[in-house]
Amino acid sequence: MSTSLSIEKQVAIFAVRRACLLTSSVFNKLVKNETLTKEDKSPVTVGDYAAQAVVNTILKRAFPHDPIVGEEDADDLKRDPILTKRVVELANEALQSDLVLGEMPEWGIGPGQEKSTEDLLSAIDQGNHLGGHNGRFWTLDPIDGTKGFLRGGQYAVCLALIVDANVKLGVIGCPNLPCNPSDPDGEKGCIFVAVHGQGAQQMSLSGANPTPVVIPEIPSGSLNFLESVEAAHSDHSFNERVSNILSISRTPTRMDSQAKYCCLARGDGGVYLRMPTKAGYKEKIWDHAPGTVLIEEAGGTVTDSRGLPLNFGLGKTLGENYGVIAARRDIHGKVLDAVQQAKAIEEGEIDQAKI
Ligand SMILES: Nc1ncnc2c1ncn2[C@@H]1O[C@H](COP(=O)(O)O)[C@@H](O)[C@H]1OP(=O)(O)O
Ligand SMILES: [Mg+2]
Ligand SMILES: [Mg+2]
Ligand SMILES: [Mg+2]
Repeated sequence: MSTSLSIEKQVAIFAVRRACLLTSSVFNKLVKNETLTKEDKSPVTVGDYAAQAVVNTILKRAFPHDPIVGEEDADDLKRDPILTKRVVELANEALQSDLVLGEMPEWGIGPGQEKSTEDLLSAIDQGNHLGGHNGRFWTLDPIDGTKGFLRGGQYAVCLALIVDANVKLGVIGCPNLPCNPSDPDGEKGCIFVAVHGQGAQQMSLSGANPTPVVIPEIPSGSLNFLESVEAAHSDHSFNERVSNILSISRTPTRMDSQAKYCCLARGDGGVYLRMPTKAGYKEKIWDHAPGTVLIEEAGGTVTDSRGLPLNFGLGKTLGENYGVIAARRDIHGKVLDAVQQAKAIEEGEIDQAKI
């Protein structure tokens, strides 16, 4: 591993880019029976499986010794020969498209690199690492925000490299996100990249125009919350209470996926707040690792509601769920205080009338 992670960064960008092109093209062709429902009732589409097959194929060729913690496995898919055939078609199409400058055929990509069904199912299952505190591994969410993807909204292809529980590199591809927030109808599709200690960048899906990303100062009157569309994923009424404590009057921006972290990183919204809606759900490392390094490198802080950093060394999950708060470094403390005050009110420790 080079200390600058320049090779890892390039490979991760190319892998995420190919997966983004795949998911954008599959969306337009997706038909209803190309989606399965997982045991936890969440949806998974041929796009999720094919994107995981593509990214894992590239990672395993470029870094054969690196384990991968991926969201999906191929168990349900293997029981459905029609969906399997579709995933193989989609993954091969994405892997075999022409090489762009910097891509290497040794990564298993480019014309003529057709993979068998067995190769691709096994590539999906190579995301079976369990994570943990020691060593180096990748974590992948091939489509983060599958519900957003299905409704034509925001979703993201998310990849991170974790070394000894620290997130060293994060790449988030957002095929539906406008490149320029002040031109929402303009070009869509951008990739956000952050390397620990080296800053953050945004570039177009083609890799063009890489520009540094730094969270701008936002006057407190103009702050707003970035929150999930799904009311089951984060507690909207809690966010409203925190907004009131902070005298935030702007309505929250609701958006699926880690695109929220990307918007926060470029100042397109001021606070990411995700508090659990019910006991029992544990946040997954692939849902927060790329977003965390992006925010930290763009000048922000990410903690749970106790003010502690997220722990990426516990396995596939972040452990007991204390929520997630992300904001620019200088306002994070203020938001954390407001969250703790709102929690205390909720728990009945403070009489609301006294504050
Ligand atoms: N009860 C829940 N609480 C928090 N996050 C959840 C919950 N159920 C699913 N998720 C995850 O939230 C992520 C999307 O978040 P957002 O609401 O910010 O778009 C998905 O990765 C989804 O996981 P999954 O992929 O397993 O469905
Ligand atoms: Mg996800
Ligand atoms: Mg997913
Ligand atoms: Mg999912």
